[in-house]
Amino acid sequence: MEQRVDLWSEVIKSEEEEGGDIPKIEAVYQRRKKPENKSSSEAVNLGWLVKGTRTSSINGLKRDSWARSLSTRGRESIAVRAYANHQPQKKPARRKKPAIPKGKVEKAPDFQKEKEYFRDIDAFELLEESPSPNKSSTWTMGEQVVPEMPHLSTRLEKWLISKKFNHACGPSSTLSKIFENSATRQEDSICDNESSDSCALKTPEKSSASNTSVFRLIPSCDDILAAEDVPVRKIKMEAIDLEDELKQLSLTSDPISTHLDFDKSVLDLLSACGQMQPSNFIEALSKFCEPESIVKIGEGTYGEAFRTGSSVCKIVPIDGDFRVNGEVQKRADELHEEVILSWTLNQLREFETEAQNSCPAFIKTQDIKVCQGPYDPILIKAWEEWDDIHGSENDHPDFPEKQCYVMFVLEHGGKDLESFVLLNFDEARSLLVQVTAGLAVAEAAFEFEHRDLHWGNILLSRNNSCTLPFILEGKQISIKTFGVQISIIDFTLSRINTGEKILFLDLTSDPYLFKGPKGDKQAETYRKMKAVTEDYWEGSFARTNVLWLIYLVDILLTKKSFERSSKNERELRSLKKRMEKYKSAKEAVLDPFFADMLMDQTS
Ligand SMILES: Nc1ncnc2c1ncn2[C@@H]1O[C@H](COP(=O)(O)OP(=O)(O)OP(=O)(O)O)[C@@H](O)[C@H]1O
Repeated sequence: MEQRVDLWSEVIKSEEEEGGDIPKIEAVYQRRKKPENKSSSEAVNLGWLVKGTRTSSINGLKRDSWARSLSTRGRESIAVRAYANHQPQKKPARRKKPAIPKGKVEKAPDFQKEKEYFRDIDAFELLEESPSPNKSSTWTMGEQVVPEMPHLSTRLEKWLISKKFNHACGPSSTLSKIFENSATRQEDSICDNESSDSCALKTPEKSSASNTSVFRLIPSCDDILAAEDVPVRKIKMEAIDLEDELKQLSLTSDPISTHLDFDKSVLDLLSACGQMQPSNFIEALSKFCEPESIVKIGEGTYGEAFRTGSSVCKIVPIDGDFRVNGEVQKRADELHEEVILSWTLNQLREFETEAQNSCPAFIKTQDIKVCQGPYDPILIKAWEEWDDIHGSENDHPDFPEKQCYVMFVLEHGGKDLESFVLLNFDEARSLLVQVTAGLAVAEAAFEFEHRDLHWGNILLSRNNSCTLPFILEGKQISIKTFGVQISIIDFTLSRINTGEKILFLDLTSDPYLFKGPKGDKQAETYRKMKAVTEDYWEGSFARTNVLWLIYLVDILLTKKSFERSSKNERELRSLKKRMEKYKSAKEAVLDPFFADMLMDQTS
């Protein structure tokens, strides 16, 4: 073992001399034209519920709802380019070599040392100690399936193991270069062999992953996209968490699974989360707080929400073949889309100088991880304590060894509108203006429609802020908060155009959603959405956002009590009336009701 560590010291020393770094992942993708043609899409079978309107399931478990029993639904996506144009796609151009920055001389890489090292280290039979793949398989990245590169993952694992013994060492850029080099040899053939569709289907997350040094196994096709004359947006992703990977590659314990155990959809999901394999639950959670301090704070049909320090971890079991809370578990590919959606919305929080659309209205996603294993006893304890006080509607979390989950690490957004106590009319109108402006910004940026903005999906918290910055189509605005800040959560039903894909949930085959009680504001809103979209859920209908704004005004008038005058109530009622004619949140935000809460910063 000593000898191996020494060998690695040599490799790393040579890297240090070269001054290598793991580059930060920065994916680039582009916005394209709005789709023109209708496209039929297949509904995928999955049961679901809406918070506050819970369903009695086939299993007859704890949840109930207005009439919603298990029904079919599935998240859908359409590649924007393919959607807009059904013509056969042109072959993508070959990936060009990036220009060498001025003032820098490109050195021809010399991997002789590393090659010798790998020859040596192979002789050490390290395979027996490391969880390396031992059969041929495929390695996937994004939509593409890349034949496994000989010895590559073995080497990566060896490298990670070596890192484990050399904590002080920096990242191996040389090793990364070997991977990139190997990948480059495959790039041309991949880009040649794949239709341009596969590039068009590349998601922001996938492209970000393809930009990491460790994951750079296939071409990102960024060059091809960048060549087109359309605005470019960027998604920043965290680099692959090497510490996590090291923990997974323990020499003393058997890892739960290697990537060979997973199908493509899970590998895509892992890739979007910057992982090579699922994390251990408690290790992932302990990054955010002392595990003993974890407290459950809420639950949905699919997710259990725990407070972990200043963050909230929403844990969603996936891909299991048994029901949870009476529902079929979500599939990895569905969650993959929610991951993309979350990261896409996160971009709105970037207030760069050239930003055209920004706002803090959507909950900040801090991290997303795939985990595996049964619920940790600490989580079970937190779950049971919450159950004792609130009486959970969910099943006790008993999961098998192989169970996978997606863990969304979110900013703590406060309490939902249902339970938040609004003090006065100013707080109520600040809530309205923030939601309206937030939706307007997301509409402008991504044709976003939330489609499920009931009072459980708007969180509120109090802080000392007076105003919040928004940018709508290049215009900088300050919005009065009266000390209350909102965060919109739960994008399960949302529709978004990421610029490469349209992500939406096809509600056509979910008849029960539209069968809620007559007169119930939430149920009526789903029915109004159906009328507006005519069941063409992939289409862009910003009016659905206005329907939820009208619902929100109704809720404030009928379900929330706060200090208000009859003049205030009249103002709310006339706002509601005027909203009937708006086609989008972008139009609604110009309503005179909001005028004195929006301060134009550009004039
Ligand atoms: N970022 C957050 N900050 C504070 N609380 C949160 C946060 N995210 C979720 N919660 C709490 O957890 C609950 C469940 O979250 P969420 O609605 O996202 O789950 P879900 O399973 O998607 O729900 P649904 O049943 O609507 O599909 C919320 O109602 C809220 O109380």
